[in-house]
Amino acid sequence: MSLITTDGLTMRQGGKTVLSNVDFSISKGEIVTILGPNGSGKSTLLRLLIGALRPSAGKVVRQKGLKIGYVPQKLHIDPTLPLAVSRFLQLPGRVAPAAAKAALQRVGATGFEDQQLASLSGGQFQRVLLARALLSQPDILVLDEATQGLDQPGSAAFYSLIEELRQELGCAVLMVSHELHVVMAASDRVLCLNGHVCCQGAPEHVASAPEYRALFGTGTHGALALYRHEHDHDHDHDGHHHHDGCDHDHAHTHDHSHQEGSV
Ligand SMILES: Nc1ncnc2c1ncn2[C@@H]1O[C@H](COP(=O)(O)OP(=O)(O)OP(=O)(O)O)[C@@H](O)[C@H]1O
Repeated sequence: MSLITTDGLTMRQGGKTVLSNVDFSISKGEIVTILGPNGSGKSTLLRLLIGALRPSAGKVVRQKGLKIGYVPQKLHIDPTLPLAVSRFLQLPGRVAPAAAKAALQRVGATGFEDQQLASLSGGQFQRVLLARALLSQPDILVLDEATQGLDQPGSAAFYSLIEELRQELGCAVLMVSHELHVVMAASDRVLCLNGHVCCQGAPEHVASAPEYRALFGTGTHGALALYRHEHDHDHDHDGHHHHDGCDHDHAHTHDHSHQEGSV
C-alpha cells in the first residue's frame, strides 16, 4: 500500500512547465532520494506531494490520515525577531512541553528549548526543524536538502540520525540530496528528476547495470557519473534520449517540450 502516489503530475509556474507527467509512489518504511540539477523541480515535487501546492494537471493521492513531517530546504527567520525554540515548536499547534523536550532530545538538541532560533548554528537549526517534523509522529519524513550548509561530519551524523528514526518509527523517508555517496549507500530507491522522471530504481541495480559499469565504473565516482550521465544526455525534438544506462523505458516517452522553453 503506497503512502503517496502521483499520476501524471504536471506543474506550470510562471509561464513554464516545471514538472511534466511525474508518476511516483512511496511505500511504508521506504527511503527514496530525489536527485536532479538545480531548478529541476525537486522542491516543487515535494511541495506537491505534501499538499502545499496544487498541481496544474494530474493528481496526488495520499493515504487517508497520512501524517507527514516536512523539513523545508530553507526557512528564513528574521534574526531580529525574538523566537525561542520552544515557541517555534508550538507554531504548527499546541505541543505539550514534555513532547517538545522528548523530540529535541531525540535529535540531539537536548535543552535547546530556551535558546533563540537566531542563535543556533546551521546544524543545530536543522535538528530543531527535524524535531518539529517529528512532533506529529509522521508516517513519512520529507526532507528537502536537509544537510545543505552542514560540514561532512555534520551531514553524516544527520543522515545516521534519519536512518535511526526510520527504524524506530517505521516511517518512510523521502529526501532531496546532492550527496551522492549517501544516496547510493542509504536509499532503497533513487528518482532522477529533470522536469520529468529521467530514471528511477534501486541504486545498486542502477550501479550494477553493465551499461553503467562500462561507462562509469563503480564507487562514488561512478555515482557522480551516473548523475551526470542522466542529466547530460541529449534529447531530440521528439523527446527521445540518445543514450541511457537505465532500464526504465517509461521515462523515455515523456514530452520534453518544456526544455525547449515552450509551455
Ligand atoms: N512560485 C514560483 N513561481 C514561478 N516559478 C517557480 C516558482 N517556484 C519554483 N519555480 C521555478 O520552478 C523551477 C523548479 O524549482 P524547484 O525549486 O522545484 O527546483 P529544485 O530542483 O528544487 O532546485 P534547487 O536544486 O536549486 O533547489 C525553477 O525554474 C524555479 O524557478
